[in-house]
Amino acid sequence: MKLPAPAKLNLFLQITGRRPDGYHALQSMFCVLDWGDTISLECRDDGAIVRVGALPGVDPEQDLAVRAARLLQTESGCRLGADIGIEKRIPMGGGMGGGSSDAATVLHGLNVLWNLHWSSERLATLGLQLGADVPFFIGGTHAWAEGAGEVLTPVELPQKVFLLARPDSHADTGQLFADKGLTRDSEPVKISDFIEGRVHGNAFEPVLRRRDSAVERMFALLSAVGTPRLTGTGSVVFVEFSDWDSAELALQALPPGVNAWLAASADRAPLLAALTEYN
Ligand SMILES: C[C@@](CO)(OP(=O)(O)O)[C@H](O)COP(=O)(O)OP(=O)(O)OC[C@H]1O[C@@H](n2ccc(N)nc2=O)[C@H](O)[C@@H]1O
Ligand SMILES: Nc1ncnc2c1ncn2[C@@H]1O[C@H](COP(=O)(O)OP(=O)(O)O)[C@@H](O)[C@H]1O
Repeated sequence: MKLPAPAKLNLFLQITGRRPDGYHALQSMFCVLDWGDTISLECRDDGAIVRVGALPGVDPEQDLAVRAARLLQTESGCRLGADIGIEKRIPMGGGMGGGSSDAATVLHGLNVLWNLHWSSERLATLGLQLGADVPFFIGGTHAWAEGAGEVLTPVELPQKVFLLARPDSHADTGQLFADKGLTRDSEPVKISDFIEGRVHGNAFEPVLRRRDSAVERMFALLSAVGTPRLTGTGSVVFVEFSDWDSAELALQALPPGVNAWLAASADRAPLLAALTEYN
């Protein structure tokens, strides 16, 4: 079985408070991209969960894809195992949700391969144990997120093309949430405030630009072609375009050596569409 694990962008992100468990309450517009990792899954009769192939920097025991498979196996009592392959494209620690998306794709895929018939809601509840973004990737569509990111309202968004650029840095999500300069008391807004263009921005942007000179330099560089924004807790920076041609022109205008590429928003949920082939 070969399935997409799409990347995401946060088109808007603000923090409205802190919950008793220390997690932050946020509001964010999550956009699914038509681009990301590819996961291959093969059923094993011996019950072992094996990551096939190397993923530099991620020990198999720490890999969210492997942990997702183990969690589902334990919670479902399934005796089958799986070989898991990951074709990695999503930059790690970029705020594009790669690890969470890999985990969500494994949960959906093994649900089919192991004949478990779990609902998406049940997979999302399980996935939340692995990371705040996993329920969004289980849902598979663009969504407005609240709570710690797991209270989701699916939304339709106009098709866009994004120029994405990766500064030479790795943002630590936990450290950024702990930064004293982070604005944590924004007034809650409605989905319509975002859709109608009344709110924009990302609470982590000023924090990361101050902490990380490579991110600050990338903002300066991309300002020449549009309005750069940060996704998640960074460090990937993106500029939005309404069509592929203008995005391509902007990409060509960047100086050589910048780690930049293009990706479009998904017009339908890539993972859910691929799963229909196997159901
Ligand atoms: C803020 C977002 C927006 O997409 O950033 P990115 O990770 O994508 O950059 C995510 O929701 C992040 O989700 P994820 O990266 O899965 O975070 P987790 O592993 O669940 O949490 C890492 C750490 O961040 C802090 N954390 C995370 C989410 C949240 N709503 N409040 C928090 O305070 C906690 O200290 C937690 O221990
Ligand atoms: N399958 C995986 N893919 C990517 N990162 C993973 C994976 N499993 C565990 N990780 C760990 O999660 C960290 C965050 O990676 P990722 O999810 O790509 O970024 P972000 O949370 O910034 O969107 C990585 O630095 C890595 O140590």
